[in-house]
Amino acid sequence: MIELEGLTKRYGEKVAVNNLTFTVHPGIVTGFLGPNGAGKSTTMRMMLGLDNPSAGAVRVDGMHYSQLKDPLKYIGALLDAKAMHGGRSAFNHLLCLAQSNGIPRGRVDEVLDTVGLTAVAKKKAKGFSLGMGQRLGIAGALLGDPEILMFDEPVNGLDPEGIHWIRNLMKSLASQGRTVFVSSHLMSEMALTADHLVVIGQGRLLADMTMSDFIRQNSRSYVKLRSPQRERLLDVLHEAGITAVEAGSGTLEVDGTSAEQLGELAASHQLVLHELSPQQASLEEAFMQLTAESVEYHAHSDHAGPSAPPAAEGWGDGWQQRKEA
Ligand SMILES: Nc1ncnc2c1ncn2[C@@H]1O[C@H](COP(=O)(O)OP(=O)(O)OP(=O)(O)O)[C@@H](O)[C@H]1O
Repeated sequence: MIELEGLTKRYGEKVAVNNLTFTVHPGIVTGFLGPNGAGKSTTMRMMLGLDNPSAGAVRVDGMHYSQLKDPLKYIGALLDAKAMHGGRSAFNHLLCLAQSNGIPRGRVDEVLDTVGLTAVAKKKAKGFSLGMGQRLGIAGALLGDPEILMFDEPVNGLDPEGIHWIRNLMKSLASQGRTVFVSSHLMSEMALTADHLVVIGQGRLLADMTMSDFIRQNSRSYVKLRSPQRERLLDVLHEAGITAVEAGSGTLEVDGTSAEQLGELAASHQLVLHELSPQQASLEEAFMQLTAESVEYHAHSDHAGPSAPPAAEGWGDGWQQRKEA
C-alpha cells in the first residue's frame, strides 16, 4: 500500500499540496481526481521520490522511496509518457530500465507483448504516436512486475480500443491483488474503472471514499414519477407527507423517498404509474458539484451573457435552485 501523511509541497508562496493524508489500498483501482492545478502530478511526483515534500511523508510498503532496493520491483509508474530517450528503440529503452533495476532481459519481450508493441520494438521511440508512447510508458511501469502501479492520465492519446485495453489492464492488475492508483480527467472512463476515489482541490483532500458513496454524497438523487392519475397521485403523496416537485411534461420528482416506497404507496391506492425511476447523477456531475469552489482555471464562453456562470459552476447553481424548489 501507499501511505501519505501530512504531505505538503510549497513553491514559494504557492501551496501546491496541502497536508494530504490518505492511504491507497491493494486489490482495488483508486482514482485520483482534481481540477487542473489541484496538485495531482505534484503529489504523484512526491510519491515516487521525484520531488521532496516541504512537510509530511510518503511510505511505499512502509518505506520511503529512496529506501527501496530496485524500486521498479516495488512500484511502477507512468507519469509523463514523453519523458524518455527518443533516440533509443522501444526495446533498448526498456532494456536500459531493466538492467539498472536488476530485472531479467526476458521481461522486456514480455511487457512489449503485453502492451502490443512487439512489432515496433526496434523502432525509435521519437517516431512513436502519442498512443504508442503511452503504451511504452505503461510497459516501463509493468517491467519490474511491481505490486504497486501509478498512472498519471494513462488514457491520454489512446484510441477507443486502447482506452478499453488500459481499463481492463488496470482492473486485472487490481484483481491480482496489486495497488493501482490512477489519475484522469476523463470522468466517464474513471466511473468505469475506479472502485475508490481520492479527490483533491487546491492541494487539499476533498474526498476519500468508494465511487458509489462519492456519487451519493455529492449529487442529488431522486425518483421520477409519471402517472395518468397525476392529480390523485399528488394528493396521495401530500397526505403521506411527501413533497413532489413538478418537472414539466407531467413528470414529478421526489427527494428522500425510495422508488420501492413510492411504488407501494401508489399500488395501495390503486394508482397507475407510467414511470417510477430512481435517478442518480453521473460521476462528472458529482465531481463538478464537489469541486466547483476549488476550480482555479475557469473557461468563459464568448457567447454566454455577462450573467452566465462559468461552465464548471453552472451545474452547481442549477442544482441548488432545483434543490430549493
Ligand atoms: N515547479 C513548480 N514551480 C512552481 N509551481 C508549481 C511547480 N509545479 C507545480 N506548480 C504549481 O502547483 C500547482 C499544482 O500543480 P500540479 O501540476 O501538481 O496540478 P495537477 O493537479 O497535476 O494539474 P493538471 O490536472 O492540470 O495536470 C499548480 O498551481 C502549479 O502551477
